[in-house]
Amino acid sequence: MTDFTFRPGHTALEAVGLGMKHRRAWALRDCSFRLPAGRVCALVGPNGAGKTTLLSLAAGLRRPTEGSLTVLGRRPGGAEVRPRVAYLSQDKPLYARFTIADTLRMGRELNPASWDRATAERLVDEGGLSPGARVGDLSGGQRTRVALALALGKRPELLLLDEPMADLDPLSRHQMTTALMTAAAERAVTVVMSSHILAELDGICDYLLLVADGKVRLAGEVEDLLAAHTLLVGRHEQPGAPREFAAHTVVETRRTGRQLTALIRPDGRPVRGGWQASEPTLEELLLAHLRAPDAPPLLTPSAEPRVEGKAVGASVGRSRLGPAASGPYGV
Ligand SMILES: Nc1ncnc2c1ncn2[C@@H]1O[C@H](COP(=O)(O)OP(=O)(O)OP(=O)(O)O)[C@@H](O)[C@H]1O
Repeated sequence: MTDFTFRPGHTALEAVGLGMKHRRAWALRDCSFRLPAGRVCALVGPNGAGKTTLLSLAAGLRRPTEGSLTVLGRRPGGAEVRPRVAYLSQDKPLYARFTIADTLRMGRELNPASWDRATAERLVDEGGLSPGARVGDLSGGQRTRVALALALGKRPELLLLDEPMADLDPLSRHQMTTALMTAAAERAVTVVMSSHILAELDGICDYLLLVADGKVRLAGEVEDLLAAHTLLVGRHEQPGAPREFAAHTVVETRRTGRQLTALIRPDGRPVRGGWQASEPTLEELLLAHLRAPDAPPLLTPSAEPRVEGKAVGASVGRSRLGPAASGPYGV
């Protein structure tokens, strides 16, 4: 994991009671979380969960209907913060009539103080793209590569990526992942990356934000969220959940014949009975929470919003993390 990128005390994103209404329907409601700077954060959730809405609020393209969102401690989209943030939307808007060289020149002219020409040109070059090619003639994946080159060339402090890898081939994904990890490791860039491909996030992201139905369900360090859960497998033939689960928070139970598989948050005591217990993988954790949208939310201490250096307290369910997960979190 990329823990060496963590910058204690700095906050990349902080939402308190954040809500956003599109016409009459709420896309996000009562969202509170904090993303410490220097993290590589996976933004996960089902279709329509509110991921794009959250990213566009962070990019300053929309205004919240209620609550607040700060980006690098400031108002999103403000003059002070705009040069420090790069946003790559799902449709990757670029000028179709520009060549790739024109596009990178525009990146340099818009970001004269920070432009990283070598990184931008290397990303284009790795894709075998000719600088003279017109953007309008590129494939979807090739346009994504140019858009990512533009975003990384800006040398942002915060990179907001909405499904950046969706149309990339496996080699391009690998190259883009390497470029993102290098930026995170060398310059402590905070990355927020939405994706539906859970395997793609494992090993890249050290922080997780799971939203469903416009609400934050899980937020915090991947390691700590995994450690807070236990996957139990055992034989159980009676209807309903086993009695010995009652002392714990049950996220989800599933039955296959006589076998029961459960994801729980243990309350500290070991679970009685002959259950085979293991820590879930990231995919198991996410799938269980996606299947059980009504499970109680969990924020690790570093993900709880703070006001003037103090934890606000859980606007969503207070975490029940064990000693391994309650170490020295950011200020
Ligand atoms: N411009 C809009 N006008 C009206 N409703 C909208 C608009 N944009 C989004 N919504 C609604 O807001 C909710 C959240 O949408 P959003 O695009 O943020 O979800 P998402 O998590 O990014 O979904 P996906 O994974 O499918 O990209 C959805 O119910 C969607 O229908």
